[in-house]
Amino acid sequence: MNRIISSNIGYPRIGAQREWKKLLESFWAGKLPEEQFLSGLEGLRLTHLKVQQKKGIELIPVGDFSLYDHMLDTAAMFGLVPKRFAYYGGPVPLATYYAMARGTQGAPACEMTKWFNTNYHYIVPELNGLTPTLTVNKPLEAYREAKRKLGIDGKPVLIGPYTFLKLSKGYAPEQLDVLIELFLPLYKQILTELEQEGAVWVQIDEPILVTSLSETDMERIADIYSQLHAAAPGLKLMLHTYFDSVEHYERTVALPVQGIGLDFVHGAERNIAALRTHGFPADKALGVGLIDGRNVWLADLEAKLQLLDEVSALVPSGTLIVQPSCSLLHVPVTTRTEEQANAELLPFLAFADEKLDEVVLLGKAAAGERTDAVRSGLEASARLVRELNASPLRNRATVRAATRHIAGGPSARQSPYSVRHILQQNKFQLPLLPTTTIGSFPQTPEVRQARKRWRTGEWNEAQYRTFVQEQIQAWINIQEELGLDVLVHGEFERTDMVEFFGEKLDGFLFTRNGWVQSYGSRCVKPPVIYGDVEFVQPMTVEETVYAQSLTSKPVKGMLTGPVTILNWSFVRDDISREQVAYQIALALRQEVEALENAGIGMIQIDEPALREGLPLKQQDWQHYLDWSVHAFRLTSAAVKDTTQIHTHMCYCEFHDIIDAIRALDADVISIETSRSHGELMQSFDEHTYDQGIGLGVYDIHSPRVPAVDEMVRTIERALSVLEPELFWINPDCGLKTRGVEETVASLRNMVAAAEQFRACCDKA
Ligand SMILES: Nc1nc2c(c(=O)[nH]1)N[C@@H](CNc1ccc(C(=O)N[C@@H](CCC(=O)N[C@@H](CCC(=O)N[C@@H](CCC(=O)O)C(=O)O)C(=O)O)C(=O)O)cc1)CN2
Ligand code: MET
Ligand SMILES: [Zn+2]
Repeated sequence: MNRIISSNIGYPRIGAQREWKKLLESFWAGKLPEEQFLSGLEGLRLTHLKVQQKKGIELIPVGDFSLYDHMLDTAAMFGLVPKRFAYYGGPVPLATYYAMARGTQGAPACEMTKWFNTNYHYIVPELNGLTPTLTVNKPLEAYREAKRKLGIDGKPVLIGPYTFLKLSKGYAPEQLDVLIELFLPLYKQILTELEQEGAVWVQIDEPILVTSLSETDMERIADIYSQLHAAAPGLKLMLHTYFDSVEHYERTVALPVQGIGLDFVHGAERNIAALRTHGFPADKALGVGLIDGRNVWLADLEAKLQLLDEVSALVPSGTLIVQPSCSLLHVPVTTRTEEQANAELLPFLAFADEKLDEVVLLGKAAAGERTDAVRSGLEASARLVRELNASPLRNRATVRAATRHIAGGPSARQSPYSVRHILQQNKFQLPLLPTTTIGSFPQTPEVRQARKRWRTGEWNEAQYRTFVQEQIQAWINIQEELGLDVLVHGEFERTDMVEFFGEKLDGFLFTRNGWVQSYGSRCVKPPVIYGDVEFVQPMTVEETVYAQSLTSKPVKGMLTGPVTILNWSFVRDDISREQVAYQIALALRQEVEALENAGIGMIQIDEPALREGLPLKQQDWQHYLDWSVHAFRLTSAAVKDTTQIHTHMCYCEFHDIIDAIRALDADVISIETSRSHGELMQSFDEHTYDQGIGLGVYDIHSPRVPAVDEMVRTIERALSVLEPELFWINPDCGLKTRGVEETVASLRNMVAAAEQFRACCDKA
């Protein structure tokens, strides 16, 4: 008989009412003194621990809370502060920590990128020859706090050295071994101090183990862990993996640690197959990630228990730790606040708190407990999941037939890009290096308040519409005055680029309070795709046509692409993601047609999440890229040659998917180049990319106003690689998070930078 323990891997930090976000933003705005800010955060942190304690979770993670981001915390703990932030050792001051995250007028922020295949963004550590030191033992502090204040013997959490180094930048691959030697003593010290303090389990996250690693990588990892184990032999090290199956199962489970955490939801088949083939070492605990930490559906606990029994039979006498598949950072906090909004679907949903209840119930059931509560909990979950899958909303014959029809049909533009390019240039007569923006303009408190008034009934539909039109008008004027070449309406009517479409399409449900952290204090409320997706009526035509009526310059229509809507929603898991993507593509294709019929000549279809959906293992890439490119083309390809299709991607590594980017066959793609300083232009060069490229010449995630010179340098770098005729000039993403003044000032500088270039190109 196995010993069963219930555990959690990480708890959302934002708070059930986004208290965390509000504290951070008031502090940044200077409205909250530091002391109150820190005590507010402490209150929240302890509340979260108490919730887990009360639910009966045995291994409660500590140290997963953050002041911004867990990668940034780790970098700060090691004193890895880039030179530009003027740091001289010791614990990193709060102001420096936030300067790294957000930038200051004098020092641009650190780069930010996607955490594996999630919509969570971390701050990329910059090593650049810095020597790491242990400025503070953060897991130890967290452990002490939980013990002293709540009597919780917590499980300190830290990011493992290999994942940390692999996700950092500012070093050459051949320096990795030297770096490991620099970091190992620090990790050893952290662990030794935890051991002395009396910690039992320590969770070391190494999600890098689910990506495609080489033999050399595995040798390094084996060496790292034998050293860490030797440094603190009394600690139980729980090496955690998540988001997919481990790539080198045998070598991973042989590592000298006391526990291995595997994902039994994402990559479950491969992990189970490996377990079946190779068994599991008798001297280790197995962390069984059974409850989906990436989605919001209630689990079928009978089925989960069956899987656990199967696993149990393969791990005859060890300890099984029942837990979510990954940190619950990626799901909202609780469904309790949804009671009024979603009565019908509520029984089928489980957010973080409800998932922890599932973990505890499953743990009890696995330990053989069969009280009435356990029995009815198991039965009810299985029954509800069956009920949901059978619901008519999930099975609309018309949608299924239309999707089949269109997905099998043609998805190519009428003419190749070379032909379209000439036709479009004749039509639009744009200057060299045309300037534009990515779509959204500042969502000011005024805009958000207006929407709130309308939602709560204080304003009627007409009042809200008038308000949105006034915003559009004001910003068309601003754009004309700035001298931008292609204008946008500004997206004032949208809460979020995905949620907005979700609300207008059939098959989606939206939550009232289902917030998830995206980066820093910024949160998203992913819609829930519960049924077959269907177009109802035009979603963007009215605002776009209105904007176009106010100007003689082209106004670019603005849609979110099918793959991004898919990747940024919580998606039903009873049919394939590919099928859902085609359903969304079919619906959006009708929107594209509606825009074109209404006389809109440029349409941008954003796909910022295409890259993040890329599977973590190379062997799975092609299939994903094939269907996601197909979905994009189903959406975009039916237009006339003279209609210009734009797309936009941000904050990701493009190198891996450059062929897919080309295969999208968009006329213009705008990409981020500011925080990564043009590194990625190289990829475009190597692949002789010859379609339009919008250069994201400044970082919109930072409040600082970039100087003309800075942007000129970014443009120069790109132009040294590819022909000037290919380029457009734009910010690296939408401007919704920015203030009005800084936006206007930045855009003015951007237009000036483009003009400076045009003048010198004309001379040449
Ligand atoms: N889904 C998604 N993922 C994405 C992006 C994106 O745009 N969307 N962009 C990239 C970067 N991520 C981002 C994520 C969030 C935000 C962002 O601005 N989020 C807003 C929330 C947006 C929103 O839904 N706002 C609601 C307002 C919700 C609200 O707080 N309302 C107040 C009232 C209004 C107020 O006082 O502010 C209330 O209910 O009390 C609206 O506009 O209507 C925030 O955290 O502040 C920006 C970028 C990558 N991933
Ligand atoms: N059109 C969108 C915007 O400007 C694109 C954002 S990509 C995260 O906000
Ligand atoms: Zn973007």
